[in-house]
Amino acid sequence: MAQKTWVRMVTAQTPTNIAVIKYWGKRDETLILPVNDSISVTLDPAHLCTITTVAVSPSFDQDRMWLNGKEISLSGGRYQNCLREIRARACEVEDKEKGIKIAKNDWEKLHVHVASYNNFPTAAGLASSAAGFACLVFALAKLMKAKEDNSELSAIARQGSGSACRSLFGGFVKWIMGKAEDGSDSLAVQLVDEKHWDELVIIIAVVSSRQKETSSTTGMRDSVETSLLLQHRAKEVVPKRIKQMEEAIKNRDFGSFAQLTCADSNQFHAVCLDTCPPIFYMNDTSHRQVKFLVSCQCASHSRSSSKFYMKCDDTKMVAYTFDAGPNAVLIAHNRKAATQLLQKLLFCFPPSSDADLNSYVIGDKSILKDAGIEDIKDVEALPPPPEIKDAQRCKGDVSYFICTKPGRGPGLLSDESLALLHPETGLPK
Ligand SMILES: Nc1ncnc2c1ncn2[C@@H]1O[C@H](COP(=O)(O)OP(=O)(O)OP(=O)(O)O)[C@@H](O)[C@H]1O
Ligand SMILES: C[C@@](O)(CCOP(=O)(O)OP(=O)(O)O)CC(=O)O
Repeated sequence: MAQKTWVRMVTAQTPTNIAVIKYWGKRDETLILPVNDSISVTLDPAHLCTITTVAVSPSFDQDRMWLNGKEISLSGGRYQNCLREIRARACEVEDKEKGIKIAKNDWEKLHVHVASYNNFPTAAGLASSAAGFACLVFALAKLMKAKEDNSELSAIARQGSGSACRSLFGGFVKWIMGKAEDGSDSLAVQLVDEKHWDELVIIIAVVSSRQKETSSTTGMRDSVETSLLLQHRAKEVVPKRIKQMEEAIKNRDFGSFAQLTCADSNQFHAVCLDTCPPIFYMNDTSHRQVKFLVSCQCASHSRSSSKFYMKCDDTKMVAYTFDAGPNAVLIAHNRKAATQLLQKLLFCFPPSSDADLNSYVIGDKSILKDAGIEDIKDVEALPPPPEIKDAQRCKGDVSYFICTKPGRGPGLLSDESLALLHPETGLPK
């Protein structure tokens, strides 16, 4: 190593993802190997993302990390596994201008500093661990000039948090569960990029941004140990659904996509109820939202022989999915459908009296404009959705809405002003 004074830094931005076919259950707790394949859509990092700066310097005397401005411990197994796996793949780095020369073997002796920021609530069921671990692994790989491609990196991010492996790509992503005992074939692949189905609009109703009671890790461990439904789901249901979902995505078949997405979310929450003790991630507001969506899209109910049929209007269909929390993630098939959906949502779930619209609908605000809504008065003047009989207004049930769309995978931020660590000290700015 040339001198003792330099700091080498890399800053990356990584999206979060929402599963449309859920991962729930591990067959190996340490390596984080799942009991079934899963498929997710990556959310636009312009609206929901993690930014992570990683730095290395001979002046650092230990690995340190700051998350959302607070120092956290890196001693946990998940962080240690990611750091170890990336260090094992580090390559020689030379920057003549800064007088930096790091040989492959030097990486084992050098320490790193990590600062990370989530622009959305952490540990509230919005997959912060997914964006967080994907960003950590991606940024470290770039810092250490690792040659692995994003699929190979996904197998490392997986050891931080299972769902993180799917955040290494944009668009629609499949996590292949794999068969190998060492987990080497349990990795993410991109099904299609974000341009393939770019008319989709995603609206997230953030019902509660408080930290949840049962973490995904604990919840799925309990489900694996006690739920028979989980075993049936992993063996019989998901393999068929994965194939159908891949077809629906490939053909941009929104009807099938929505039906599969809603069914899989419902089954995941049924598994949670089938767990001992039962886990309740959805709350009353979540249930009201499902009822609201079903009423909006199902024009009429009719009985035929002993079966009960619901005739759903394809053009009004909205896919819903709930992760390990009460927040609804709604996917509309195009802008027009999303505009109508937002109008109806704002009628049924208006902000509490003191809220301002600017902080009630965040992300891509242009959908509000399309809906002809400029201020709170416009929300108050919205007509009741014609499909819903005696529609109730549940004021204050939703904290805020995020409007977004399918987005791209991780990227490097070259603008040094966006770095979270100081370029000379390597400490948080
Ligand atoms: N930016 C980040 N960088 C590294 N680790 C992070 C980051 N953000 C969150 N984490 C880790 O993820 C943990 C939160 O994960 P958890 O699964 O409880 O919640 P979540 O990912 O927000 O929700 P869910 O996965 O259920 O949708 C944090 O305690 C922290 O260890
Ligand atoms: C409901 C889910 O969001 C579960 C995510 O679980 P995590 O990936 O957070 O769990 P660990 O692997 O234990 O870190 C479904 C999904 O994202 O597929």
